[in-house]
Amino acid sequence: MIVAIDGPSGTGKSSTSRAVASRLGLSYLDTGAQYRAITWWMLANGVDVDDAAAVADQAGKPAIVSGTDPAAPAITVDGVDASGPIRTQEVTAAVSAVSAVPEVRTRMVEIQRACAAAAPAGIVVEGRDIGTTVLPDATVKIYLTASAEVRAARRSGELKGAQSVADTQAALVRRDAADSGRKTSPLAKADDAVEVDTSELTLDQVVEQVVALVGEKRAAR
Ligand SMILES: Nc1ncnc2c1ncn2[C@@H]1O[C@H](COP(=O)(O)OP(=O)(O)OP(=O)(O)O)[C@@H](O)[C@H]1O
Ligand SMILES: Nc1ccn([C@H]2C[C@H](O)[C@@H](COP(=O)(O)O)O2)c(=O)n1
Repeated sequence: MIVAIDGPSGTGKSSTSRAVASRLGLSYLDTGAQYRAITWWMLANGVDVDDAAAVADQAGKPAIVSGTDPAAPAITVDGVDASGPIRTQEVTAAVSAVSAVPEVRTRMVEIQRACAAAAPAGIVVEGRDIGTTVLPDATVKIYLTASAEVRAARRSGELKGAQSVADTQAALVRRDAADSGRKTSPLAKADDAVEVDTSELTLDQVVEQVVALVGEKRAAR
């Protein structure tokens, strides 16, 4: 059972994926955390993240390991816990440039497919290109959306006023444009993905919809 959950920033991919994985006894993989981890490593090692050739040259160096327990998502870089540092504004501002580099994507996709293959009961994998590129044969594909206003309000709640809602919204929209506009496996809905607009739904309602879709697929097999 492979569940692919894609969509723009702040649509609820992580919250939904973790809850669905917990409910169904599946593993969970946050691929955005992996792109953040390699970005953090590039910044920490003085690599110019706007120089695609320099990023490509270093892409094979960091060892990135993701935990797949939905109750305790974990990520290490060269054996160091990176779960805090990958969430800084500095990393968020640089991650789209690093993740657009084809050599970075090749490396991450390899790690992601290995995680999925190793999951004992199946896995929920969230990202931007899971249904289109990483796991095109996923059993269930979901594409989450929500209005930019709703996403910015949700994110601002998390940031506790560190950034205005307008600035948060502008940053989300900028990141989505970069992620959708890159050449290599851009953010996109797979043709066979089910689109769920979460703007007017609670997290529980979204989780129920995804669990129901998985149940339908299981019953049909
Ligand atoms: N349906 C929902 N209703 C209300 N709030 C939600 C809903 N889904 C998620 N949230 C909240 O919105 C915020 C963003 O959710 P989450 O981190 O899951 O999104 P994401 O798509 O994984 O974001 P990113 O792509 O930036 O990692 C969180 O604070 C989360 O609690
Ligand atoms: N499959 C993926 C997952 C993520 N990215 C890039 C693009 C995002 O802006 C960034 C951070 O992801 P988030 O933590 O916000 O989910 O990582 C990607 O290119 N492909």
